[in-house]
Amino acid sequence: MLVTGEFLKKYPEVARMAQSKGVHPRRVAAGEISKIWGHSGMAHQGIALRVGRLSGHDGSKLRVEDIVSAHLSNTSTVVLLDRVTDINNVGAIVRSAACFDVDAVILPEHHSPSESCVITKASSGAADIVPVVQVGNLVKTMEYLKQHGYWCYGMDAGGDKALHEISFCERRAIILGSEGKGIRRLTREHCDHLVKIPMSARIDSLNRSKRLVIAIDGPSSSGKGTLAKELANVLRMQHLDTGKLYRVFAVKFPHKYSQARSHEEIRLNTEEEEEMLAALNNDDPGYYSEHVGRMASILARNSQVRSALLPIQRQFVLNAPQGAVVDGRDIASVVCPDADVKIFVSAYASVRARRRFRQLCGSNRKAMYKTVLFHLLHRDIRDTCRSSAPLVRTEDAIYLNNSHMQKAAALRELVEKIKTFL
Ligand SMILES: Nc1ncnc2c1ncn2[C@@H]1O[C@H](COP(=O)(O)OP(=O)(O)O)[C@@H](O)[C@H]1O
Ligand SMILES: Nc1ccn([C@@H]2O[C@H](COP(=O)(O)OP(=O)(O)O)[C@@H](O)[C@H]2O)c(=O)n1
Repeated sequence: MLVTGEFLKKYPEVARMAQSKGVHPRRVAAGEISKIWGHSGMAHQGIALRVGRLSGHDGSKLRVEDIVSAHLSNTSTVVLLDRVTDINNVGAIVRSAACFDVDAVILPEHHSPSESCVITKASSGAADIVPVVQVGNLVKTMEYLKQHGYWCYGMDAGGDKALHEISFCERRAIILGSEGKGIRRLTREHCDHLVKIPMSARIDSLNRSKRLVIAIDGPSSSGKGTLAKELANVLRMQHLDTGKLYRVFAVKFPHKYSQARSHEEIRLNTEEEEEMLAALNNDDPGYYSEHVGRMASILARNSQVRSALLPIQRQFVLNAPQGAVVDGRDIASVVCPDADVKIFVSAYASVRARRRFRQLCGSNRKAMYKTVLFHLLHRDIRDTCRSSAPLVRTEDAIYLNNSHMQKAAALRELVEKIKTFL
């Protein structure tokens, strides 16, 4: 067992359990675990364990014939991937296949990631549940499947039937195409049906499994939270409002902040972290008050507070199966520096103050425009001038000044830009 120091610090009980079973964890740097995958971009959680073969995996290569003969008299679903090259996409498809009781995922030997620990990792272990079978020729495999009673359904944006109009036969092969090009011509010609998934008019090509991380930063009341929530909705991803996390911390753990002011390290145990994550779904208006916002903005200057909240944010992103839209101040620069898409949302201070003023009036809180503007400018100064993770616009971020845009127009513009990353 290889573990990183950070993992050991966070989960000492795992080391104790391993030792009680005669396994002695060896402490290594995170990079050493990355090397095992042979894939530098692969995220891991700081632990790797060498295991024997799972029962039922005898080491010989599975063949399509084995899958077909194991399901001769039953309903059967197999998924064929036509040159899906991104390992994370293959992993996500195998994971979904495990949820939908698929009998096998079949991919061509060439032009696909080879089955290895990388697929197992990318599928979060689902490759141990659903057999991944490699074949020499996909079209011949489709012909073989047809001879054994399977109907072939190709998923294609230009398909003649919508998914809900199809009544699937009991034995079916679902064919998914590659990331950019879709299903190849010959494969398409061998499908019995081409099926499309109708999309929302707002986004007409949703990549079925590409996991995306979208980082959105911007000053107070620029509209980043509104855009982040809408984007997550349109792209069916999870949304993390990191400002809310700072607000929750300010409400729940003010005593820890006093400790941090004397430069003591802040520790949050697993229960406290879970309490914070649960509060993210709590819409109690108390969290959104100006007073709590101000407290959050003051304690967010403290580097101990930021260090304590950083792993919670990163873990949230790691755990989001379809990826996440994360909004805040230091997302592109600190929390997710490797995000696939980085966005910086801004608007003039007077516009932002007017928006916040309207928001406060709408929620029946007493507000004066001048006071709102005053607090907002102070918040801008605290956010941009603090030494720890200040608000910055990174060079690779898409810039959107939405001062003169309605919410829907701003969203449409971002969706258009993001489409190029899908
Ligand atoms: N383009 C826009 N036009 C008008 N009002 C907006 C726009 N974008 C956001 N708002 C409103 O401004 C307020 C602050 O937006 P919010 O998304 O919470 O900002 P942030 O997350 O950047 O602090 C909300 O009441 C929101 O409905
Ligand atoms: N990633 C983040 C998110 C919020 N914050 C701070 O936390 C405060 C509350 O976040 P918010 O997004 O709810 O606040 P406002 O948009 O109301 O300013 C902000 O004023 C920031 O100072 C931060 O420092 N870093």
